[in-house]
Amino acid sequence: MPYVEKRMQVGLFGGSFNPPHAGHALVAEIALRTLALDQLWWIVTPANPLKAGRQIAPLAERIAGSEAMAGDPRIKVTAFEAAFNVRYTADTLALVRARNPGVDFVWIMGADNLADFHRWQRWREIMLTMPIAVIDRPGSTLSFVSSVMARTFDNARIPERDAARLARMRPPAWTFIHGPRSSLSSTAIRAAGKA
Ligand SMILES: Nc1ncnc2c1ncn2[C@@H]1O[C@H](COP(=O)(O)OP(=O)(O)OP(=O)(O)O)[C@@H](O)[C@H]1O
Ligand SMILES: O=C(O)c1ccc[n+]([C@@H]2O[C@H](COP(=O)([O-])O)[C@@H](O)[C@H]2O)c1
Repeated sequence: MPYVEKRMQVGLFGGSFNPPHAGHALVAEIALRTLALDQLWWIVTPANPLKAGRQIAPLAERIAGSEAMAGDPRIKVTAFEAAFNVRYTADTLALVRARNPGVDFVWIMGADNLADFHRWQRWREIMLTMPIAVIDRPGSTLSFVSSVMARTFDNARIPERDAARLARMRPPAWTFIHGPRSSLSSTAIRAAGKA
């Protein structure tokens, strides 16, 4: 796990990164700026529990690709979930919180994950553990009104203009961040590689 100091604002950006692409780098850049982060942990997951059974490149390859893609010294590429043998984000967040008291974390994900979020293991617990920033993504813009999470936690949604304070807010708290969008996806890159 990367080194952090108390009172830092740290974003947690988990993903399969199979492979990483410029859309991920854009999300990281938007998050660093709008959430006023001191660090962003780019967490390469062993495997998304909802994508079980799919072919995935080796972790070392996805880490190396992520390091090449992450162009800001505040971005720390890590794959600690594998070392700690955690698979579910609820467990990842509990672990991170327990090992880093006094640090303000925020979970970062693209809008496509907001649409599916209610299918994640113990998703309500995640909402009560850490603030969440959802970054707009082509095709999923309306998930901020239509998703189960957005409807269930409508009262916990804060205005985008307050995003810089999100990491210090008491959960549940989340926001939807608009900005420059990228239509890149790992699926499209994998498909192009096979063509
Ligand atoms: N173009 C994008 N715009 C906004 N968020 C993105 C974009 N691409 C990926 N993300 C977000 O980055 C995180 C990691 O995504 P992931 O590694 O699954 O990439 P992906 O392109 O969605 O992959 P796949 O096509 O294999 O599902 C997720 O939170 C996802 O929502
Ligand atoms: O915990 C879960 O049930 C869960 C279900 C789906 C996705 N996640 C996490 O969400 C992050 C984004 O996954 P992905 O595949 O969209 O890049 C990554 O850290 C996954 O481990 C977690």
